[in-house]
Amino acid sequence: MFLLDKIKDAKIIFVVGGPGSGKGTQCEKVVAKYGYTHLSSGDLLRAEVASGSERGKTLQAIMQKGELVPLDTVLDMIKDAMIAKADVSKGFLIDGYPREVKQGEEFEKKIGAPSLLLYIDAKPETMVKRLVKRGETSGRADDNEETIKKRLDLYYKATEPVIAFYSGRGIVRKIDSELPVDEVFTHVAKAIDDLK
Ligand SMILES: Nc1ncnc2c1ncn2[C@@H]1O[C@H](COP(=O)(O)OP(=O)(O)O)[C@@H](O)[C@H]1O
Ligand SMILES: Nc1ncnc2c1ncn2[C@H]1C[C@H](O)[C@@H](COP(=O)(O)OP(=O)(O)O)O1
Ligand SMILES: [Mg+2]
Repeated sequence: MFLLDKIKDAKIIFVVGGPGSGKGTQCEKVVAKYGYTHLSSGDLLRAEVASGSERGKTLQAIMQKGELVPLDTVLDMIKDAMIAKADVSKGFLIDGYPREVKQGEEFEKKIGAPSLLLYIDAKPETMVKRLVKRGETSGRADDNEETIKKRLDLYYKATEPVIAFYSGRGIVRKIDSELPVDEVFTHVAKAIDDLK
């Protein structure tokens, strides 16, 4: 069996939401409860930056400005990471991807279709507040007020259309991420349970 055929048996969940909306926080809890594989595009890119490679240096410059890295780079990283887990994973949480409709289309051509899109929704004021706070300890080059504003703008411009695109398919579950973490998770878990 080809590796990509194995991935076809696993559930694919896109986790989409603005910067600081709580995607990573909820994904961690899904991993703990369901044992799904969590792949954050941002984490994969930051790992490449941390490796000190030439490619990492180019990526770092883009991310520091709050811009999107080239589609092929991030899709290849996600695909490789999925293949590495294909044997053991019954489900994949794809966190931070797609960031634009084109990314979703390419993912489906190369990997497969999502069964669910978790739309982690918080108000812009809430996201800014959380990111400024996260910036006190995250060490992330993009958790500063100037870059946060650019990331938010780009989210509304490029990423929100992704939600409309998948709404047409009936796979979007909107999650109110203004609530306390555990309450948000109750709704996330319900969306996943409804998949079965
Ligand atoms: N429901 C919530 N209520 C309060 N704070 C939250 C909530 N969800 C996440 N946070 C905090 O907000 C910040 C951003 O969350 P994170 O999961 O890193 O977001 P994302 O991955 O979407 O950028 C973190 O510091 C996290 O602890
Ligand atoms: N799917 C994707 N396409 C292009 N660039 C991406 C990407 N996912 C992440 N990046 C780059 C640009 C983002 O500003 C940066 C950080 O991403 P992230 O960790 O998902 O941040 P956040 O969820 O806090 O916005 O990495
Ligand atoms: Mg994150």
